[in-house]
Parts: sequence; structure tokens; C-alpha cells
Amino acid sequence: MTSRPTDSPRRAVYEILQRVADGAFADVMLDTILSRSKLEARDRRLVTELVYGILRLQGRIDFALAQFCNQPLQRLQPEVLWLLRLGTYQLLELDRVPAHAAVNSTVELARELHLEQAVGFINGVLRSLDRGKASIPWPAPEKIKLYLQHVCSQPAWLSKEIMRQLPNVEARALGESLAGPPPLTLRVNSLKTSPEDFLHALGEAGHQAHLSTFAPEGVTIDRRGEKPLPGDAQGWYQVQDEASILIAHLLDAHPEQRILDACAAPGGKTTHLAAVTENQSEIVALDKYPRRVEMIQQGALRLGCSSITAKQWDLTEPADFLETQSFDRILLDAPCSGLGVLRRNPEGRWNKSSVNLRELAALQRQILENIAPLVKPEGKLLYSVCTFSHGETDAIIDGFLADHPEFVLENLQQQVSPDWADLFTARGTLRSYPHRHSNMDAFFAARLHRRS
Ligand SMILES: C[S@@+](CC[C@H](N)C(=O)[O-])C[C@H]1O[C@@H](n2cnc3c(N)ncnc32)[C@H](O)[C@@H]1O
Repeated sequence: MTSRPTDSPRRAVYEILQRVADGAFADVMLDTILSRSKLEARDRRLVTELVYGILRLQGRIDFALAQFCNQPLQRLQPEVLWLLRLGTYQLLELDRVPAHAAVNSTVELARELHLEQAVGFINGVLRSLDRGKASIPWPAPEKIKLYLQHVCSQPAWLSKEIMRQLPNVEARALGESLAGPPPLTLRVNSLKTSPEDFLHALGEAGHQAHLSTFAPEGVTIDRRGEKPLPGDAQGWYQVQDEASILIAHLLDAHPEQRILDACAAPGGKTTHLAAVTENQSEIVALDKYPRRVEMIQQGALRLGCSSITAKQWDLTEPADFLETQSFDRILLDAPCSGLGVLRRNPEGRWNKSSVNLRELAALQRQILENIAPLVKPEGKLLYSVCTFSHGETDAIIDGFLADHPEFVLENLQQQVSPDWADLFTARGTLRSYPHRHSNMDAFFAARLHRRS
């Protein structure tokens, strides 16, 4: 009998991967398909793990598959290639699925999808791969380009970006980190509770967690129990990576100030700014998309942030409804390539290219130009992105400073506690990396000060 996409875990994975290949976001598709399904909690976890794992390790899987296929992978029918990837991921990465189950379930699925002509081929390739997997000629770590591509599962343009930023040993460590799953970190909402009380509540609910190394309000979940996390409806926490939690602190915002969060949705940092200023500042939050502006408003309501006004605006146009030089602090958490959060959006490595990075850099610069006039004399503007590509980080700041002598780059390292020193570059910009800094996402931030 044919299963509905939502009835069987592997069928659901296949459907989601197909949609992602057509341009959908993996997290959105997972939500959509799982919300319609009757799958049990264990199967839902399996679907999530398979979808994220396959997208994250597609490069590694394809290298392995190529050893056992008698034709180039790009010549295969796309449906057949996705099925082979589904089987291969289970054979290579999932100890808890026996090999025969990985192969048979993939073959069954091929039949169910009316791909009878490919059943023998899929069965043969997966069986050979299972027999021969110990002798796959994985590139050695010293062959850094090949290692990043085939072991760490990165397209060539991404390996190039990483190697531009970091020496080989570190490029390898970063590549390995980005190929793994991300941590689940929460920002404790200081308007409602404390990290210690929240940690206690997590323990009572059967979850294991620890306080973050750098972010004062960060709590990382080590092992999730069966029950939901406590305090969601009460607004005790916001899911937010440790690196992202650092950003509001680096803006150096205070009560009574006027603050602009220029690209604010879904509002993780806006609501954090409201918390660090104890709801005593005036925060204007803008975003291009109306639906995303609603997300800021909903988050503010849940977290008890009363000082935020959210409004839709496309910042490729100057925000002429805002008075020039009227903000003490501006955060520009710009749209970016998200290379630093690839673990969370694994399809990003396959649907982006160097061309996208150049287009994003032009957008970032344009938005920066449009908001800079809004900074008061002696005010500060923090530019942040969850990526590490040169074109979206140092190049943006250098280009802007060259054209705007009224702004200077501040050395953030000299302004924060010595415990954070390791997070900054010699010129005082933030550069966090998962392999260096307690597994947090890779972020960049630079703070500009407007002379009087
Ligand atoms: C990196 S995200 C911001 C994340 C947010 N700061 C947070 O912590 O939750 C970038 C945001 O920029 C918005 N955006 C993209 N292009 C924009 C534009 N031209 N004008 C204003 N916002 C834009 C996107 O909708 C997205 O919400």
C-alpha cells in the first residue's frame, strides 16, 4: 500500500528533500510536513535528523556514492540520486539503523514512488557501498581543499572563503564544526527570570543544561528530556545562539536612549535590547517584510518587552520618516549569506555562490549608507552579520570608513571584560567561530562611533 508523505518517516524525508531541492527552506518544510503528520515523537526526531544530516553532509555522501556508481552522479535521475543519498546517509552516519534496514527501506520507497526501473540499481549501489565503506579513499586532513570538500561537505567557493580567513589547521577545524549539528542555546529573558532559576526549572522538567561560557544570559541544552521546555508561554526564554546574544551587549545600549534596530525580524536581538535596557529605552524596529514585522510584535508581547515599536520599511530606501541624527544607538544586523549558521540552515551551502555573496555585500553597504545619517553625534552604530566572508565583513567596514570620515571604528576588545578578549581581532572587531568559542555560531560585528 502506498503511504502518504506524512505517514512514513523516510517518505516524509524524501518529500522534504525534493521541495528543498526546488528552493524551499528545510526548516519551513519540516514544520509544514510534520505538522500534518501523525508520526510519533521518535519518528519525528528521525525525520529531522535525516533531513538536516543529509543536507549538511551531501558533499560527503556524494563522494562516497561516486565510488560505487558506474556513472557520474549528475547524470542520475534526481529522484534516484535523492534516494541513494537517503540510504547512504543511514549506512555511513547512523549506527542505530541496521544496514539491511537502510537498504531495504530505500528500495521499498523507490517502489512506492513508482521508480521500479531504478530498484535494482539502487539496491546494488547501496549494497556495494555497505560492503566497501571501510575502504572509501577519504582525503587526508593535510589535503585541505579536498578534505573540506569531501569530508566536511563544502562546495569549492565556501572552502575558498574559509581558507581566506583562517590558516589550514583552523580552516579544517571550522569545516568540521560546520559539518556537525548546532547546539540548542536559549537566552534567558532577564525581564522575567534569571539564568540560575531557569536552569533549575529546566532540571526539574528533566532537561540537562549548562550556563554559557561567554553570554551572560545564555543556557545551552545538553540533553533534552521528553517534556516541553518550561516557561515558553510565560516568556522565560528566547531560542538564540550564544554569538547572537553577544550582539546586544556590544551595542552598549542604556536606559533612556533612543535605539534603532534596522533589520530586526524575527526580533531576537530587538527583544534582547529591550531586556538589557530594562524596557526603559525607546526602540524602533524595522524590517522589509510585513509578516516578519508581526513576528517582532508577537515576540515582544510574549517576552514582556513594552519599549518596542515595530514597523515595515525597506531600507534600500532612506527611512525619511525618521529624523536625521536622532538615534543614540543603531544596530544593523544585516541580511547576509549566513555562512556562520550553516549548521542551522544546511541547504545554504548548496543554494548559494560567490555571486550571491557579492549581491549581498552591495545590499549591506546600501542599507548601511541609508541608516548612517540617523546616528546622533557621539552615537554608535553596530554592524553585525552571521557570516565570515571577507566581502560581507571587513570589506564593508573598510569601504564605509573610507567614504565617511565622520565615523571611526571602535576597538571592542578594549571595552569589554577580559574574559571576552579572545573573541576579537587585533583591530577590535568581533569574530566568533564554533571551533574556537564554545561551539557558538560564527558572527562578525564592528562598532562605529560618530564624531561630534
Ligand atoms: C539577519 S536577519 C535579522 C535577525 C534579527 N536581528 C534577529 O536577531 O532576530 C536580517 C533581516 O533583514 C531583513 N531585511 C532584508 N532586506 C531588508 C531591507 N532591504 N530592508 C529592511 N530589512 C531587510 C530580513 O527580512 C531579515 O529579517
